[in-house]
Amino acid sequence: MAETGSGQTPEFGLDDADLAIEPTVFGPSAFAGKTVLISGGAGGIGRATAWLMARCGAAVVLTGRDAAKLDAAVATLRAAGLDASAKPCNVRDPASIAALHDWIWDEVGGLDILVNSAGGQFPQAAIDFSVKGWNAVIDTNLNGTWYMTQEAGRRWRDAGRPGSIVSIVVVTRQGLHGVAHSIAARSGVIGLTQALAVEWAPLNIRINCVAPGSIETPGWRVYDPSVIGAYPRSNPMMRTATSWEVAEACAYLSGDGARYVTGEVLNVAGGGQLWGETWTIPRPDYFNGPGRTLRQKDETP
Ligand SMILES: CCC/C=C/C(=O)SCCNC(=O)CCNC(=O)[C@H](O)C(C)(C)COP(=O)([O-])OP(=O)([O-])OC[C@H]1O[C@@H](n2cnc3c(N)ncnc32)[C@H](O)[C@@H]1OP(=O)([O-])[O-]
Ligand SMILES: NC(=O)C1=CN([C@@H]2O[C@H](COP(=O)(O)OP(=O)(O)OC[C@H]3O[C@@H](n4cnc5c(N)ncnc54)[C@H](OP(=O)(O)O)[C@@H]3O)[C@@H](O)[C@H]2O)C=CC1
Repeated sequence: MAETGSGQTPEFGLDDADLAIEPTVFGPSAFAGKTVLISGGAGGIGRATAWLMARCGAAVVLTGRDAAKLDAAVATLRAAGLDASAKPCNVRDPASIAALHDWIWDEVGGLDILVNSAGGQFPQAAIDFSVKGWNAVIDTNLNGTWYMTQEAGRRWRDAGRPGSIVSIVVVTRQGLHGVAHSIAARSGVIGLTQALAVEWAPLNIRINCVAPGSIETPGWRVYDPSVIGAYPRSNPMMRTATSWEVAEACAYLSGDGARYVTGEVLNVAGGGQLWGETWTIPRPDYFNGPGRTLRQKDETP
């Protein structure tokens, strides 16, 4: 594996050298003339989405909190001849989002697509969540996604331009355990997306979600190796996936191929939304037991 734009080989997932050559179903001008803003753009899924859309002709704008990480990612994209730029922003901070959009509309020439990939959580049994920890996850994933979405929507409305938004969430209804704060936040994003799909249809703004399953990215650093080892068995395809496989879903939903699609959640989870389980904390012994028949129901498990 080659060096990444950050100058390091990631512990998990594809690096920039991989992303430069991964094959794609999209043509080289599928996003020509489009400007795409990607939050979390120097992270795993965001970075793959940036490479894919830039390779398909887009001008990509990356954002995130870490300026050095963003600059390094942009340098690698530009070295491959692609149109990339970056400006740091904290999605929890509406003022920094407004400044980012001022810059995009004044200096870059406007926006066509927003991909909300900034996000994350820490694994912990919900009963132990601190107020600060809960608020950090809700603020990043629910409030941050909303602030970014609202700012993009207002700018498109004011400019009389159409827009398209894809928000990365998680599979909320089956089998992802130990991140209840994130399930709550992402369920909020899904509800928001469905509400906005209707409210913003008159503005010619489409909005959808992508729900990834087990995707190998640097974000996995917060999980213990003992739980990561089980991730290939978290879905009926019995494998983990790459950030590129999520990027292609983002490209489909945000692009013209999905022009009649809004308010949807596309699971990119190998069927994990139907079968399998993903523990981000050690699986409690309770679930390793044999269970009880009706005859045994009064016995302790
Ligand atoms: C396949 C599996 C599914 C994968 C899904 C993915 O999404 S993978 C990829 C996704 N990528 C990621 O998930 C990226 C990695 N995740 C993160 O960066 C953070 O979880 C974040 C999203 C909350 C950022 O919040 P932040 O910038 O504010 O960071 P901060 O460090 O300052 O924490 C604030 C507070 O949260 C609390 N707290 C934090 N950690 C723990 C813990 N381990 N234990 C307990 N509590 C914890 C604590 O209260 C802390 O404050 P304190 O007590 O220290 O004063
Ligand atoms: N990988 C997986 O298996 C799965 C991932 N997901 C979700 O996909 C999304 C992308 O995750 P992934 O690429 O794997 O993880 P990464 O941790 O690699 O990327 C997340 C990026 O979000 C940015 N970010 C975090 N907080 C903020 C903030 N407050 N403001 C701006 N940027 C922020 C970080 O950049 P910086 O530190 O520079 O701010 C980071 O680069 C996340 O929402 C994640 O939860 C969902 C299901 C599975």
